[in-house]
Amino acid sequence: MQTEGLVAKDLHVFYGEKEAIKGVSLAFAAREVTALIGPSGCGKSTFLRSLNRMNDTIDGVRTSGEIWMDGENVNEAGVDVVQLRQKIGMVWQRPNPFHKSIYENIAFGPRYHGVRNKKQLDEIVEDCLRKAALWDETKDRLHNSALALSGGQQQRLCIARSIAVKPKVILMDEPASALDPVSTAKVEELISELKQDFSIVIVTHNMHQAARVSDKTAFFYMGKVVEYDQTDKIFTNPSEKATDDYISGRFG
Ligand SMILES: Nc1ncnc2c1ncn2[C@@H]1O[C@H](COP(=O)(O)OP(=O)(O)OP(=O)(O)O)[C@@H](O)[C@H]1O
Repeated sequence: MQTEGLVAKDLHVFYGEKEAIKGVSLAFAAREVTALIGPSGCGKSTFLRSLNRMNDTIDGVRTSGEIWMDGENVNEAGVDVVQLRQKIGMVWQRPNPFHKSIYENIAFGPRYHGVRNKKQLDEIVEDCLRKAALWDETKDRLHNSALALSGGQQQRLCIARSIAVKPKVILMDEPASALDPVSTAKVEELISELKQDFSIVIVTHNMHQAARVSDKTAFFYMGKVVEYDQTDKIFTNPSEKATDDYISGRFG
């Protein structure tokens, strides 16, 4: 299996005695969207959070196996998790903008990583807001609070914030599940645009969404990947009965 890009090899994750991820190996290519689907509690979010070590913040979590990001095993001691999360960004289910202005939400990351020049920061803010299809709606109120934006706008701002530090991969945990249908469509459109520059891994319960936005799909069940394939194949002609049952709504 490759070690370029983002790759998980035989990953196991335990919460205390409970094994939530039972030996998952998956690789995520650049400029591709991978959907992680499966019934509630099968380990999708646990797996996603492992990829940039967000599980480190949960008490009692133990991980074994390897996760490679551009040739570095991110599970090794001594890995700088701030640098890691710069390479592998995250967008959560509920929009969580900082309690700061729209401008500062985007500028915070680049400034933290050393960009001090105001003109450069201005350019980054504009570029990221344009990429997140939010520039026209916000250009006249960049210094207003991000919390005054609608939920859908806040989520696009969080996506803009995640790309401001130039990640290679963006992890998204049900990024549209708290949004109305119009905002959901905008986020889906955005995902299709962003995949030209990034690798995207998205957890979703919405089968239509997985089918619309992703190139590859992994079906998780009870901590394992039961089937991984081209999204078209998974949704039209899955190899495994469990996958077929799940996508046809027979369980989950
Ligand atoms: N912080 C935690 N402490 C203990 N157990 C946990 C924790 N988080 C998740 N689990 C358990 O790990 C298993 C996988 O949970 P996880 O949230 O990863 O599944 P999921 O597929 O993302 O579920 P959902 O679709 O409902 O979000 C479940 O049995 C869950 O109860």
